Amino acid sequence: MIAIKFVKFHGLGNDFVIVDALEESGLPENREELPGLARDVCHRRFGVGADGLILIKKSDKADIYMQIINSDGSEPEMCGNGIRCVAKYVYDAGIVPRRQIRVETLAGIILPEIITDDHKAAMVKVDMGQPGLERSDIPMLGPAGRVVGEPLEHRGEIFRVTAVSMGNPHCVIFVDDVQAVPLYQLGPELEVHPAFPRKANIEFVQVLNQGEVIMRVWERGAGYTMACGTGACAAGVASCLNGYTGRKVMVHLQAGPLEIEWSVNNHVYMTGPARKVFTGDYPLE
Ligand SMILES: N[C@H](CCC[C@H](N)C(=O)O)C(=O)O
Repeated sequence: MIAIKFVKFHGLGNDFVIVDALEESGLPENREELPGLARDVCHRRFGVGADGLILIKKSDKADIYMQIINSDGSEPEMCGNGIRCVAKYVYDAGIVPRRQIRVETLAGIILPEIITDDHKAAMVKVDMGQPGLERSDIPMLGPAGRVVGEPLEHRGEIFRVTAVSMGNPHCVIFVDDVQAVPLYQLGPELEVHPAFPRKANIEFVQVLNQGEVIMRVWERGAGYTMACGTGACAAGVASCLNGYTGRKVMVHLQAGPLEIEWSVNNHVYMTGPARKVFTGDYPLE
């Protein structure tokens, strides 16, 4: 029986099955089979259970290539919580013998750095690159320019949205009380709003003060998750763009905060935890 060795990680409860595909891993040769494998592995009852499947592969441009597949089988450009977990994995495994790691992704070369580390958990700071703020960057339909507090009509209701790309599309909506948002109704509806030709991650954000916000998220291709790293970056950038906070924002999620800084060099830095949970073998029929 062929089995795939995996390591289970999470970043503030956003959890991933990570497969080291640098050597023989039992993964299907045919890339077309990966979406189905991701759906099976990520299934909370019939599989291991995760928000996404992450494959670590060879890169000729960086230390490694990170391929992320959402639990619905779709392949996004980037994953912030996931890249912190990948950094910890490759550092612990000695695959990359230094704390500054270069990771090739569909969103470009992303730079995580291990800040502190013990055998189960690490704090990782990631240079997430520059945010995309033009409609064409998101992508989002409508006239050229930025989307900052713009009206978006949905079922007769007008939402004021701010759109940010972190390689993947984010739609940030500021609310008075995140707990009062009907996330399981609005999330899936706005995820597939026609204004977003490649769908969107939907973040609801409540501003606490000039340096802190609370975020709840409905992720494209994964649905409700406890945290979203690229989403927290988008929330930090959007909070600053709207004048609600400065450039440094503590984004509070259910299991803890992510520190976001949209630096004056236009790069977004995200600092947060990566925790190893267990290892296992996933049998292929
Ligand atoms: N669902 C996201 C990818 C995972 C992002 C999230 N888990 C993160 O930590 O950034 C998308 O389709 O764009």
